[in-house]
Amino acid sequence: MLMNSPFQTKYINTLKHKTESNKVLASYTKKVDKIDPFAFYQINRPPDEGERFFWKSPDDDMTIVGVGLLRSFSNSGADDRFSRIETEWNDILSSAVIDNPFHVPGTGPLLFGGFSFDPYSLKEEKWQPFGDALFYLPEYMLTVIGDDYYLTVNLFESDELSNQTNKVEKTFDLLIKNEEPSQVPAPHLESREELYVPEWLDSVAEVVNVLRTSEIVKKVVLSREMMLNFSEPVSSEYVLKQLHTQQKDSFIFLLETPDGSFAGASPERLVKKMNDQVLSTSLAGSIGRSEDSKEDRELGNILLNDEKNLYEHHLVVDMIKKALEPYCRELQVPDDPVLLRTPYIQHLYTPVSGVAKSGTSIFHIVGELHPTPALGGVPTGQSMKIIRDKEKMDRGFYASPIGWTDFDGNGEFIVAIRSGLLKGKQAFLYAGCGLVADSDPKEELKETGIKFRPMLQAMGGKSE
Ligand SMILES: C=C(O[C@H]1C=CC=C(C(=O)O)[C@@H]1O)C(=O)O
Ligand SMILES: [Mg+2]
Repeated sequence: MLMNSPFQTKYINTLKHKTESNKVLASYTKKVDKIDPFAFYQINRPPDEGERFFWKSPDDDMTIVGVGLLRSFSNSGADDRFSRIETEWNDILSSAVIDNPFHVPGTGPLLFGGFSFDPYSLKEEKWQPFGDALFYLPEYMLTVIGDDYYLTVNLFESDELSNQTNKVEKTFDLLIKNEEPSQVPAPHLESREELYVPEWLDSVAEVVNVLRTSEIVKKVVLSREMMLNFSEPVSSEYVLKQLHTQQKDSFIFLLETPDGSFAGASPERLVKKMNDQVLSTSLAGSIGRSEDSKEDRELGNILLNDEKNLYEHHLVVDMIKKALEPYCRELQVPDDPVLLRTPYIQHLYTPVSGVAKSGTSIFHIVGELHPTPALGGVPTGQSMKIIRDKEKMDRGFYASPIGWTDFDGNGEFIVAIRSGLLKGKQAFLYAGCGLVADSDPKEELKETGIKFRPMLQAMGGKSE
């Protein structure tokens, strides 16, 4: 039934406009009655896989769902990838006609997407659709903030404005049909394999040795990969729904391409910018959880007082502070971290907030912050070289900035950890850990094992 939604015809008809980048953007935003975000995501499913996205911040603060692709922004290359996306976006906005009386962050024309972790790393075929930057300007977008629902329709202006207005009104009518989300069957997991574990343990030992002897390198985050095989292609809708139900305290994200989807449930914000208010967070240092609440609290206390984890964490706070200083006034950094708990793991957490100096965009901040030592290391340059040398894999979008920015320059980016690439009958999950001189390879293996669990559970895998 859903396969024949009227949107499908429209989607096919509008595909031909996708590459017409020199046209004027027209964007209309309207407040609507309640729409289930999943139903919106599902009903507007393109014929095969398409270019949808889904974003939800913790505690249902904000949900943004984009369907249909008006234009994608992509590039491959190195350090200017942040500013290249920003320039292209600003070009489109400079001539855009925007009808949005609300000016609520996350409504109106908005770009959703992300960057690869490391443009200089070796490239694997499976990440090819994502490149080093991939952003979508959707045709249709639902934004949910509390009890308020906003629909945005974006299109490139045609010569006949009256036709266009009709088209927009009809589209709103089509989109606001409120349907219940349909059930998607669970995928059947045939096998799973943690890749190159003995080699990874050797690499960890080697890196720890460097950290013990080097005067310069203080921290390196090494990650590893798990491969899952299913008996049929995995539905990104299924995984999304599971993550949404199971990981309430995390950011849920999904970026779909015609050749694979990247999804996850990350507890780690890179930066949020609302007007000139900037919030970044340091999340690093980890310990497991216990079903027994007393034991769980004890574990939390151990973490709050553990020197190895405090050092691992402190290096991240320090870097974020230094990176934000040139761009922000009134930086506030608490002296000590607090705990942030998700279902399987607890972390040390320190918020870093400030007021952006004028002319500072969210892309500047993302470019300055990425990679923080929660994903890369200290110092950045050397640790990235060690990661390239020791991991010998393409992280793709894992551990990279993913998020949104709207036409007013507000936005939020997280680091895409607790994540995986869904590709046909396979999925590739990633998990990393911050190594410092005091790290024990076996403990780090265990920690990464816990970090696979949110994705594993969402994909029907047993997570011991
Ligand atoms: C790199 C990951 O986690 C980072 C974020 C929080 C805690 C971390 C840690 O304690 O090692 C990592 O720095 C991951 O989940 O893949
Ligand atoms: Mg750690």
